Amino acid sequence: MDYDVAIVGYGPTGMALAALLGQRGRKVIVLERYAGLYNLPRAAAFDDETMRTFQSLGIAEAMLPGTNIQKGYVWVNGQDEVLLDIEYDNPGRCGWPAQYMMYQPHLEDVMDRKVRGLSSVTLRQGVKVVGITQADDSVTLTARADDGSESEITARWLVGCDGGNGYVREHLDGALDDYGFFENWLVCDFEMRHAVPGLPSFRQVCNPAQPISIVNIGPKHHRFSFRLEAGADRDALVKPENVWPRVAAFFGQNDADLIRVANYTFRSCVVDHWRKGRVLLAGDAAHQMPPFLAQGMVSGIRDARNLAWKLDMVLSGTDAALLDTYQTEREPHVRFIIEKAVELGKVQTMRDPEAAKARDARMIAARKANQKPDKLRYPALRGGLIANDGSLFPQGVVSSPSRTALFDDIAGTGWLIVAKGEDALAALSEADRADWAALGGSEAVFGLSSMVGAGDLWDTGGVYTRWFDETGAVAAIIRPDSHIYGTAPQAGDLPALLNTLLAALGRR
Ligand SMILES: O=C(O)/C=C/c1cccc(O)c1
Repeated sequence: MDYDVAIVGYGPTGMALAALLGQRGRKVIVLERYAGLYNLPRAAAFDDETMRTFQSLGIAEAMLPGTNIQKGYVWVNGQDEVLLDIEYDNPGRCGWPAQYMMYQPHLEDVMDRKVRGLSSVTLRQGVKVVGITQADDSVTLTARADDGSESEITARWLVGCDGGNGYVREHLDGALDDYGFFENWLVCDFEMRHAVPGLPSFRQVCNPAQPISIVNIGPKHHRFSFRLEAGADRDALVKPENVWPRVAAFFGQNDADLIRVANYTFRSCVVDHWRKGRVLLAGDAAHQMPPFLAQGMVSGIRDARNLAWKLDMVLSGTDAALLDTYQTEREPHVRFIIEKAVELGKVQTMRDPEAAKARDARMIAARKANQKPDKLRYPALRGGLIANDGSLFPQGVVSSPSRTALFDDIAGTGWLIVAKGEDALAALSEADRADWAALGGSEAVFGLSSMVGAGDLWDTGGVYTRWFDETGAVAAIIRPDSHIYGTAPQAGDLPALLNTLLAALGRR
């Protein structure tokens, strides 16, 4: 066997998966058909959950020079009246600002450096996968190099992160559930020569005559996207001389360089099966969504985070059925986001002037009445390897005897029991503790309501006092991807919760 895992595709999903597996010491090969990194922006933003994944890889700080914190989310109408103005949380649930606007080549550079620094990961760029055959205990890929030479690579598992038109999705031959939301947009990216006064960092211009999205994409770049009519002359529209007049109200050629113009069709679809035998799909290979919530890239990184520890456990001997929990957990989450993004996109890009007028009147009246829109919360994971919770365990600032830092940096990101005082662990037997240790589990014990039996962790930022109060739990089991497997309302409930987990993992 050459490798534990072969990854096809070296975009953000493939990079994240390679880094997460490589960090666990897994022998990984990544095959990418392009010879170098793409080097042009595609995604515009990422969220605090993604930053937490970068934190687990030790690359969160390195991302910052390519980002700007996004303070809010704003819609205006054709008359520049504000329809919607939402402030993003800072910090968000994962301990970082809720949204970062980013320059994707910077993000990919940082991830690429991380991957190249991992001795168990091999990266082969400029090779195309042209064959996949599965056996009972392995999968063999045929890779064709630029010079036409072919080689065979054998791995225990293969993950296709090669996008919506990639070879691996085609090989799996799944049916596509298409939401039927196709839109054509002209996406224009600029490198700014200097700061331009009055240039909004973020605006969705809901003008029925011409919907526009204005998005800062990192410290030196800006994106303008224009919704196109069905019969638009695409060849003419992408010509720079036709792009500049579109942004003339904001800046001109002395202020910025046009670095990319793409005619892009937003798609919204989900593949029906994400695993066939030893082959899995992740990122755009499994699902595609329009950009209205900026969740496309981050959904792929969520896939990688969900899959990495499961592959790691299966490679260590856990039953491969664990990998079926991947789609069970991720698909409803992704569908929720796709459906929200489509719904939002339809309202934002209304073309009927009368319907748009009614929308504006409704939204302006709501603002005047001080009715704030509900903050969008993504759903907890359900089914799969979840007992009774599935939401993301929050991250805040905590203190140990030796330092004050974000929770994951102190408690780690393996299997974890979080407890409100030592008493919450009192019902665990010696056998429970031994089986938990054999799983690689550890404990984080707070002293919140009592100093008697307090652990060595203090809730410096106040996040966990609130969390224990709100959930009514005294303990919780947290998975390696920071999702809550389950909570125990009483100390006496913890052994049963642990038993359910260990049984599900075939350890009891
Ligand atoms: O490109 C778009 O249309 C939207 C991007 C977007 C949406 C929400 C938050 C962001 O930071 C970017």
